[in-house]
Amino acid sequence: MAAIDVRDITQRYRGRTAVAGVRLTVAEGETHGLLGRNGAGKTTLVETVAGLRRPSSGAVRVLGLDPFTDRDRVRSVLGVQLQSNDLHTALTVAELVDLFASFHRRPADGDALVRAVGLHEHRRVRYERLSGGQQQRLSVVLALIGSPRVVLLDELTTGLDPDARRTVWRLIEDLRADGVTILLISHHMDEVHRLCDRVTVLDRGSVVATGTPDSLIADAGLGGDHRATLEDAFLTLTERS
Ligand SMILES: Nc1ncnc2c1ncn2[C@@H]1O[C@H](COP(=O)(O)OP(=O)(O)OP(=O)(O)O)[C@@H](O)[C@H]1O
Repeated sequence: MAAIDVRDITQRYRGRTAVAGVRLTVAEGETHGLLGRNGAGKTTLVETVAGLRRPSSGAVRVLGLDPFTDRDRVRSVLGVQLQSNDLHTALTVAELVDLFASFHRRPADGDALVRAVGLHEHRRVRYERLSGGQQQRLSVVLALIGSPRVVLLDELTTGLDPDARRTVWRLIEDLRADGVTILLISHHMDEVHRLCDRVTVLDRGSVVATGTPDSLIADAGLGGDHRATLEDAFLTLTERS
């Protein structure tokens, strides 16, 4: 059984098609990158996988469950980190971690996660007083606090300094080593090449390529150029004529 099975999803916003007939499967334990230009439909797709949007047509399964109709069971296996966090709150880092942990039957070790993203010294700081990058790091902790088997991460390292980026990468590598399935949206091609087993490229709501990072480089006709990067392949696959 695939950990994430997206079957011909179409998503429309008031008549405008944001995602058009997308198929995507992510195997258990796989780290899968989702690439696409701004507005390609990545967040819409991830929100649909998270059960936050009902697809206009098609179906989604997460470990065999429908995330829209089976929310409670999906919540116990799925961790979600979205681009926008609207936690305008006076709660501290430690209080938020404890609060989110209380939503789960088998929470992870919150202290260890806070330490892993380098927020330990900020445990007593209110969320609203954290910098943007620190808030972002906390959102990763909150996505992982339920010990999820499947994790959706939307631009998790955007806004992080280079050191914090590497810290979060190590966390992702640890999750991967533990067999957690990860769907990772990113505009950072170095990050995707390093972390992902396979990649799907979306363009204007449709899948234009799926494969390993190296196979995408080869399929873009750049295999003969040993300096060609995933970014070169991405630009070739999504170029506008
Ligand atoms: N709530 C909404 N109502 C109407 N249109 C929307 C809504 N959310 C997104 N869209 C449109 O759907 C399309 C896909 O948007 P989406 O946010 O999924 O793209 P994205 O690939 O995540 O982009 P980015 O890289 O900028 O985050 C865009 O044309 C966007 O304008």
